[in-house]
Amino acid sequence: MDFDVLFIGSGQAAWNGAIPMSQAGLKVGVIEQDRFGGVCSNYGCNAKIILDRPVELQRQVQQLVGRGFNEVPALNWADMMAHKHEIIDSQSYNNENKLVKNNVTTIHGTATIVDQRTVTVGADTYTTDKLVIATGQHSHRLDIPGSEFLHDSSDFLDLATMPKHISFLGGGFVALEFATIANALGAQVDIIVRGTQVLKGFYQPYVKQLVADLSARGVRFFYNQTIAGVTQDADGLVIMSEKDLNMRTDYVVDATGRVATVAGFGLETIGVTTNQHGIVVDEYMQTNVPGVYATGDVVGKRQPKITPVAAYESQYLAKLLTGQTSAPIDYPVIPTTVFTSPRLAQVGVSPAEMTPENGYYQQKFTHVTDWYHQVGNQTSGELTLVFNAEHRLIGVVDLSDDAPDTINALAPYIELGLTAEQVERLIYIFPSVAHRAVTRL
Ligand SMILES: Cc1cc2nc3c(=O)[nH]c(=O)nc-3n(C[C@H](O)[C@H](O)[C@H](O)COP(=O)(O)OP(=O)(O)OC[C@H]3O[C@@H](n4cnc5c(N)ncnc54)[C@H](O)[C@@H]3O)c2cc1C
Ligand SMILES: NC(=O)c1ccc[n+]([C@@H]2O[C@H](COP(=O)([O-])OP(=O)(O)OC[C@H]3O[C@@H](n4cnc5c(N)ncnc54)[C@H](O)[C@@H]3O)[C@@H](O)[C@H]2O)c1
Repeated sequence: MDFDVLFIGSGQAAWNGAIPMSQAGLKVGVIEQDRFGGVCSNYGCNAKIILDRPVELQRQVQQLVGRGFNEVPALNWADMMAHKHEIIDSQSYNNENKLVKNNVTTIHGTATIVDQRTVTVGADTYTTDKLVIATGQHSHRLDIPGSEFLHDSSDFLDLATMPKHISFLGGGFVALEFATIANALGAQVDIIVRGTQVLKGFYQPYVKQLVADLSARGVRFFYNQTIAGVTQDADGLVIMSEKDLNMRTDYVVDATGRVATVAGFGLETIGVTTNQHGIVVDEYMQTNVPGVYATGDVVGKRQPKITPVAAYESQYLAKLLTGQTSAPIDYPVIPTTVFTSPRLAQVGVSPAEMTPENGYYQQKFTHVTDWYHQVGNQTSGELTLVFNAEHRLIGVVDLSDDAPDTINALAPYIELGLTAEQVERLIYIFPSVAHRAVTRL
């Protein structure tokens, strides 16, 4: 055998496991057809957060005009994009180098599975004892007339100039985060959704506040619009819905989700079972084909398709395949955030899940009157804590500039179920987001 473990894909779902496996003495290979490090590193989280940073800061300065700042600094997209390239362009090399330094064999090209122990890349054939499918997801593309005029998240994250008018189809993470960025850069922004809600997985009363905030800044929301097609003429693009929408725009981002990359590289040949969300795995991340595993975004489970989950699954697999555990995977509570301004973040049980039967109760705090949020003159936002009948914290949702830090501070209380004695042992820096968050308990 060439390898003990061979990964197809080099993203978070691969390298987080590949490195510890190799460090434990296994012969490990990673095949990548694009840039090493996958979507998060090259086309997702990292690029997005670099472009978002000036937007986030501008918003914070805006809130302090007349309270220390005289004016709001203008954003310069060309410089922001240059900064993105400065950081991201070397990521693929760095990611591959990290694998190489840890004795992981890196292979460039598209993998094709021949059988459950054999993979080809071009003219080369590799054999392996265990195969891990970590091929992630790719952008969904609406099947409509004019789909050739649609762009995806990677295109947006590489825009040389910000269009004057930009329209997002879909109301999920990508649409709301990128709309926030484009709006701050002065574009006219539309969010066009099929249903009646955006950010469906998030606590809707807070989503409504977020939508009101974006609307007040000029973002237009169009609901109940199923897109019929997009046409192009000399003046630009026109989006038409099956109902009454007929909108002229300059740039359209199809943000209608991402689909698991499961086709065209031999999964069918070996009979791996998939569902509508991706590859079906058991509680050991193994597919129905013995010795073939899957991790990360490509997995057909309900867990959020985000980087920390991909990393967690990959690290679990490393422990399993190096004999450090024989237990099934056990997911902790998983926080999620949408990086809008303000941020919306949540973890654990949502206030929407409270019923008289389960005895859950909530405590709400408005940030508008809270001294800590007044430091930055945050003009909106709320925090809700959810407790169970035994007064244990089981859920948090926060809408504020600091929401991810609030959630990071409180998630351990939910996951570890800390006792009063343990909590008393913890001292947090004062003043800080974490300190403010835990004093709410
Ligand atoms: C715009 C955007 C923003 C995001 N922002 C965040 C965020 O802020 N926070 C967060 O937690 N998550 C975020 N995510 C999600 C995060 O990027 C993913 O959850 C994460 O990248 C999943 O890692 P993965 O390793 O499972 O898959 P990927 O990173 O998609 O890696 C899969 C790799 O497999 C390769 N591949 C596929 N098929 C083959 C083949 N046959 N042969 C060889 N190679 C192959 C692909 O080229 C790819 O590099 C974002 C995603 C997007 C699109
Ligand atoms: N902050 C983060 O953690 C972050 C940021 C960006 C992306 N991501 C990851 O990337 C994934 C993709 O993000 P996304 O925003 O593209 O997807 P999403 O699943 O969050 O949202 C997709 C949107 O498109 C709509 N939609 C789906 N099919 C449609 C159709 N046929 N016609 C019209 N509308 C349709 C959905 O109702 C939803 O509003 C996310 O699920 C998440 O896993 C995470």
